[in-house]
Amino acid sequence: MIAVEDLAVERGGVEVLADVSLAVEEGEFLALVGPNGAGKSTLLKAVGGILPAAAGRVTIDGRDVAGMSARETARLVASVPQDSSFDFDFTVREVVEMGRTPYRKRLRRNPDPDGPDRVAAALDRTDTAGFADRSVASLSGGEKQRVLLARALAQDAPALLLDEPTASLDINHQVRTLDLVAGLDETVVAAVHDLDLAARYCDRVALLAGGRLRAAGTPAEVFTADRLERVFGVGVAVGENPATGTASVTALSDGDAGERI
Ligand SMILES: Nc1ncnc2c1ncn2[C@@H]1O[C@H](COP(=O)(O)OP(=O)(O)OP(=O)(O)O)[C@@H](O)[C@H]1O
Repeated sequence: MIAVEDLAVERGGVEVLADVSLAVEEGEFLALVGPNGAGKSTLLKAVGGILPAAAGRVTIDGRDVAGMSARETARLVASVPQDSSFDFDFTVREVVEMGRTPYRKRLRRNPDPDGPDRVAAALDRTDTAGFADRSVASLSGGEKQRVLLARALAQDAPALLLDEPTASLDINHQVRTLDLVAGLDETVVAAVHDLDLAARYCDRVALLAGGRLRAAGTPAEVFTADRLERVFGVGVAVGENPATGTASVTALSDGDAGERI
């Protein structure tokens, strides 16, 4: 379980997140939504122990992330950042194997007996096994994103933090990835821009704007046209996707004459 209590985070000397309190239950899939610059990535980094809290605290399974070593944190939480570049020319398999680093003991003969199975399963589940021996540098943006998810899955941590996990994915891999993530036993927090996908796949959503939490609840509770218009500063129509039965959110441009539901 992830608990965020009265959290404030500063970046470049500016408070970019303030008074955020949020609890994510074990096994829950929570989406962080909100406009550009709202603080979604900042919150993910604070939960993952990458950015320190200026006030308040984050605990995972009751343990404060502030006091943990990198190795301890990596066993509790796996992060997929928004943009990753690789400085060296690793193969896909080598990158996924890096997810096992927190379990390797350097002086043991068989340092990580579960590693090969975990890596193979992660490659398989993310549809990346077919290019496991290729260099990551040669992959497309969406392929690379799936490899980073595979690395996080191989890490076998009870909590997963994903920053826009479907941003570069085609529609097939968007639903495959979210089907996979929604079916995980792990607790997942993901920054998601696509509100329709958030409504379809996530148990709850947390709406951030201006560094503050504006609403949290089920997608149906949070995604009201009034609230989304206020927060995003654009006309919004909220309807129901006829294929999935979940919320469908459309931003309206000045030229749209459509009825606001
Ligand atoms: N290193 C930094 N120094 C100063 N300000 C920063 C720094 N990094 C981020 N910020 C600011 O913090 C605020 C929150 O940024 P953050 O990246 O968390 O937003 P976000 O909700 O993830 O946005 P997006 O949807 O555009 O990815 C923004 O105003 C951003 O400009």
